Amino acid sequence: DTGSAAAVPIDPRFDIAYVTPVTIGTPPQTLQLDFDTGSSDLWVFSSHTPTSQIRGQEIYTPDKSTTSKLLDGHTWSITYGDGSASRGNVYTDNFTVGGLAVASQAIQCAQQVSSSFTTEESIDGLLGLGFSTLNTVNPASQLTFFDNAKSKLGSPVFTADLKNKQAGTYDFGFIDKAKYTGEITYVPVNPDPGYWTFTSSGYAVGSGNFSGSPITGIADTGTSLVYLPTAIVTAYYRQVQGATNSRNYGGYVFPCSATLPPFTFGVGETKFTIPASYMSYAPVTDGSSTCFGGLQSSSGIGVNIWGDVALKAAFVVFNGANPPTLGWATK
Ligand SMILES: CC[C@H](C)[C@H](NC(=O)[C@H](C)NC(=O)[C@@H](CCSC)NC[C@@H](N)Cc1ccccc1)C(=O)O
Repeated sequence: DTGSAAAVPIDPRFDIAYVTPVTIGTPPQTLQLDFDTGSSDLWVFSSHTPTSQIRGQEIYTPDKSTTSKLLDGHTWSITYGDGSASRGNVYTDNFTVGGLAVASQAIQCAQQVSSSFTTEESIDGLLGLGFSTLNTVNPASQLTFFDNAKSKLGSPVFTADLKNKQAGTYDFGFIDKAKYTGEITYVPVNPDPGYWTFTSSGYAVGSGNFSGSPITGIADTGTSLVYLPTAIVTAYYRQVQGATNSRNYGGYVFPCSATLPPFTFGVGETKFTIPASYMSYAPVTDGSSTCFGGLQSSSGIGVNIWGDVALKAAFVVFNGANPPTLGWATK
């Protein structure tokens, strides 16, 4: 089997996050989920979520599904790097993504979500595509959709073709040659503790020389920006007129009219260039002429993160074989 579904930016102006339609239950209930390779819980806004915490999101109602089953006594609770969090109970039900079906997928129903999820009305939940070891369900952790689907897939892979300010695609079970150019460069993945962790071969700022120092980090479709070591980030913003590291906004900002250099990162022998236009993320507040950078320091996180700003510049193969690898191609 295979599956293919759109990854749609939740805001037409800035690529904050992407959502993908999924169906849950019988008859099918359609929700838009944020596919997130940086976590491994599949959780949804639901009939168990307090209405005071719902603002326009679609919800999953297990009682309306003839195939839903309560996973008795199981609970979950997750926290994310940006401080957001959610928790709740667990059902299993039929689940499909782009025509690919899993019969009894663990669906984590939110009984509590933090405010940033409530205010993000375009995201009805998250679909974790990290390794199942990261799943937070207690007393028995649950498998991700990808792990449940793997045995049905021609090839144990999924690919991310995220795009700048337009819809891209997540494919499951096959690699679409029409989506990339040249060869795919595969690099090793360390699946411990559960992220798609790989090592980049270095970076360059604009037309500057390539610095071949290895950078270990995670490929995270659920994070908007790129977070790298401070030395790299300061080298980048030294090339941006008027850039400052703002305590007020929590990162590097600059005049939206500034000329930005592109940013190049290496994977093996291949080099990927993030265009300058991707390096300006969004105005700090609506209508402001001060913009927040797409590249920020990872010093506060402790992990380097290759988020959407970088992933949009490539076609990425998440190879779930044993051992797992990450494939990167230009497009
Ligand atoms: C503070 C929490 C730390 C980061 C850690 N949690 C994690 O690593 C979780 C699984 N992953 C995440 O917090 C990050 C990766 C952080 S690298 C340590 N990825 C998922 C995140 N972007 C999902 C998201 C999407 C939209 C809105 C908000 C959040 C933990 O539980 O210990």
